[in-house]
Amino acid sequence: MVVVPKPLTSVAEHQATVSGLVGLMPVRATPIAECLGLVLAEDLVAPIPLPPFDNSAMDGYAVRAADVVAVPVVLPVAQDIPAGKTDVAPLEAGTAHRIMTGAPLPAGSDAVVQVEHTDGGTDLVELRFSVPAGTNVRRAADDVALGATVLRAGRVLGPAQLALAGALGFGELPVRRRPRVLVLSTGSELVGPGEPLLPGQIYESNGLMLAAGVREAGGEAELLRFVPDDVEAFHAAIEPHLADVDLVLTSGGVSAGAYEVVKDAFTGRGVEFLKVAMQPGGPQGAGRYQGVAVATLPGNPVSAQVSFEVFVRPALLASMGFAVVERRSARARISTSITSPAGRTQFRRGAYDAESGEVVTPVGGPGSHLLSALAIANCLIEVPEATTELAAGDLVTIRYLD
Ligand SMILES: Nc1nc2c(c(=O)[nH]1)N[C@H]1C(S)=C(S)[C@@H](COP(=O)(O)OP(=O)(O)OC[C@H]3O[C@@H](n4cnc5c(N)ncnc54)[C@H](O)[C@@H]3O)O[C@H]1N2
Ligand code: MOO
Repeated sequence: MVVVPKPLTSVAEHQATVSGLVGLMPVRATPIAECLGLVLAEDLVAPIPLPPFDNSAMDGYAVRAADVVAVPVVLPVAQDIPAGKTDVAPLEAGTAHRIMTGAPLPAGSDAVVQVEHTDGGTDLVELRFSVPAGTNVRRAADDVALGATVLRAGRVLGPAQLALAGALGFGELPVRRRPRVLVLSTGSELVGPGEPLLPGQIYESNGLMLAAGVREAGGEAELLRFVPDDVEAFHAAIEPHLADVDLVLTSGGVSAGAYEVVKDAFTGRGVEFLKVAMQPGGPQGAGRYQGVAVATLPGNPVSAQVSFEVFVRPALLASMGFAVVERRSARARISTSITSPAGRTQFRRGAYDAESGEVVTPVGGPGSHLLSALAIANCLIEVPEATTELAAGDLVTIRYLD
């Protein structure tokens, strides 16, 4: 019998598959303190102007500019106006009100003399400098007009955007919620920290890495690190979580071995297993199990992390409404020659320093078990499918990992 190998799936095609499976998260009115890093789902319209009222830009004395033309001049201090005072009496001609930064300007005043330009008096004050009308006054709405669109849908909410929304009085914001991801590790060889390492065993690391990657991308991760290598036990472990998650993300157990629990548990149940034209990260799986999106990543640690970067991270970001889902990239000159398998996009780990002449240096070899090289790399070097050799000095695309 002649076995005709299935053609490899392109990186772009599998990216589209995983993103399509995860889809878009629903929009929720979310407490503003929980919105950092999320994407605004609707335009934000100002329900009040900013500042909401005319107020003082300085600690000093609210006056009529016309009363301080000839200086020095002594005026009675008729009122004290700390910030937050809500019942401010109008200013009578020929008087001053002591006023603090941010406090409402009394009706009738049109300027503030800063305290340093006075004797600081509390009953009477000597004003030593004249001020034109408008001096040290922050006018209502000079920042934001009532009804203005201050942030557009699609804007990522950072500290400044949250401050603006908070200043406008919003308690909740419409954002797409964080995707919830169940991260699973399988493998009889895996043990936890603190346990003795018997011959043939290794400490579990992929689950930690992938859960951290999910959280770094803005998602929520639930981590099951030691799911048994047994189909029934695997189903029993994930069953209670399926109603609460948007994606089941596994690593390991998908290649050609005799004990491939992930493959066995999902085959014929909505998940397709395939080979993608990339290295590392060739063996992939994707589909829906009981209605929930599933992405199965290969078990070698570097393969799992590169697969996460290329397929899962963009899908999670897209699901939250990010317009830009790719990492920053740059062109760089590679410092040494490397080879790459024909017909596969190779992602090598690199150290890139833009300040030292835009040179990228491969760290570690191509082996997908080389976790220490991954841990010190700051980028992936992307070698296109058609390229099998690069000479020192050749231009390559790098994708930042931070
Ligand atoms: N005959 C073939 N063998 C392999 C092929 C192939 O095409 N034919 N593909 C190779 C490639 S490429 C990869 S990648 C791996 C993928 O294998 P699996 O996804 O089935 O992963 P495992 O066999 O379960 O594990 C691979 C490797 O990674 C370690 N591992 C797994 N999970 C964890 C974890 N949670 N923490 C730390 N390390 C983990 C595991 O111990 C193995 O060393 O298959 C190749 N083989
Ligand atoms: O594709 Mo495997 O993911 O090279 O190590």
